[in-house]
Amino acid sequence: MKEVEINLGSRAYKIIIGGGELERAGGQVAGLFGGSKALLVTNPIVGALFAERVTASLKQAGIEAVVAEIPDGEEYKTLQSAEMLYDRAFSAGLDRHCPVLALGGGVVGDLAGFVAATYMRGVPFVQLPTTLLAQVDSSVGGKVAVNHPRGKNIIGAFYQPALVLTDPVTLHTLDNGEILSGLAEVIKYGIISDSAFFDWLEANIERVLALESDAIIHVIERSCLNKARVVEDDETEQGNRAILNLGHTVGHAIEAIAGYGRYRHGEAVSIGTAVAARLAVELGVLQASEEIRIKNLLLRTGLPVDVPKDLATVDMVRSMYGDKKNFGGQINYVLPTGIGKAVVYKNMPEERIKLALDSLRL
Ligand SMILES: NC(=O)c1ccc[n+]([C@@H]2O[C@H](COP(=O)([O-])OP(=O)(O)OC[C@H]3O[C@@H](n4cnc5c(N)ncnc54)[C@H](O)[C@@H]3O)[C@@H](O)[C@H]2O)c1
Ligand SMILES: O=C(O)C(=O)C[C@@H](O)[C@H](O)[C@H](O)COP(=O)(O)O
Ligand SMILES: [Zn+2]
Repeated sequence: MKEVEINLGSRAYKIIIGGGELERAGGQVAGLFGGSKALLVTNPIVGALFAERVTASLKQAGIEAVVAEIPDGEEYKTLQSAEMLYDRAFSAGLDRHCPVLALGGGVVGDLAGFVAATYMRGVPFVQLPTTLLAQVDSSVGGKVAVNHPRGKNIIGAFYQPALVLTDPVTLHTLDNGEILSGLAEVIKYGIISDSAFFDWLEANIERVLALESDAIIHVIERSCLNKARVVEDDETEQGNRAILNLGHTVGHAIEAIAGYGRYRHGEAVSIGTAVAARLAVELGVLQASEEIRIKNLLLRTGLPVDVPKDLATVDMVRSMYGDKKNFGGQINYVLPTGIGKAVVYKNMPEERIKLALDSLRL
């Protein structure tokens, strides 16, 4: 079992990583909050696989689980789904001491976290992430949100969980495409802040893809440590936290204009990372050899690096103007400046983005 601490003063919490954590959820939750009821948010796929072991553990600890399933898919990370969850919580008589538990991937985690942040002005929140992406990224750091048709995560909050229980055993039922999607965020940490981890990924990516237990646990722990250090310094993204957004300016534009659910989040981020590396070389802040290393690792992992032909450059750039990193109508852009280093480049000229997008068309 591994533990990563997120040091955020009164909002500090632990990420506990180990086989069997779902079965131990009841004891952990009871120890933190007391209370007799909890809202367990999941979806039909994850619920069928894992809800029973969580509800049984809660029951043993004297907590009744009120299970609420939202339909599966990014297209359900909406205010309408949140409203359904508020209804369920209210009808079940949940008060502001009853925790919300998110059992699933990033969609369930972001949505359940948004509900936890807003139901009765905030109730305790616990993440039980079951995808690689959620275990290495979305369950950590407190960004919770729902999508708007015109932009990803446009309606949201910063709301930290009180605990993250990560069971890597859950990854064995996950589709391979979802593993790759999570690896896009993993590679991101190597690029933005951890060159030794990037080197390790280059040497061990086959072991990771084969889900070798020690390699996967290393990936989860090292990713969480990297994210924790960035979030501790800048919890609400006033500055450097934005480096966690490498690849997301283009990634979010792809997700929004293709229609939520057509591209997995990590696939879109991978394409966005390739575009960011291209732009960085064009601007002279990244060496061409480093761009090649970044692209090669993404390709060896099995991730896409080409901009889809059917998504028009003009539509993508229009969507980027709605990005949350922007200021005063100007596009701020995360660029890698080496392996293990990144900056937020202010006021990126639109023409440069268009050229980079067009040079990476399929
Ligand atoms: N809050 C953050 O900091 C943050 C960070 C990164 C991504 N995100 C968000 O996370 C979302 C993407 O999350 P995701 O990649 O986990 O996608 P997801 O939640 O849609 O899960 C992917 C698929 O895997 C299924 N699934 C989940 N666990 C499973 C398991 N153990 N076995 C079998 N199937 C399982 C789900 O039902 C779904 O079909 C996006 O909305 C993205 O914006 C948020
Ligand atoms: O935690 C962060 O900060 C991130 O940027 C992590 C991203 O991987 C994640 O996709 C996040 O939800 C994007 O945030 P947004 O502010 O661009 O919506
Ligand atoms: Zn992301």
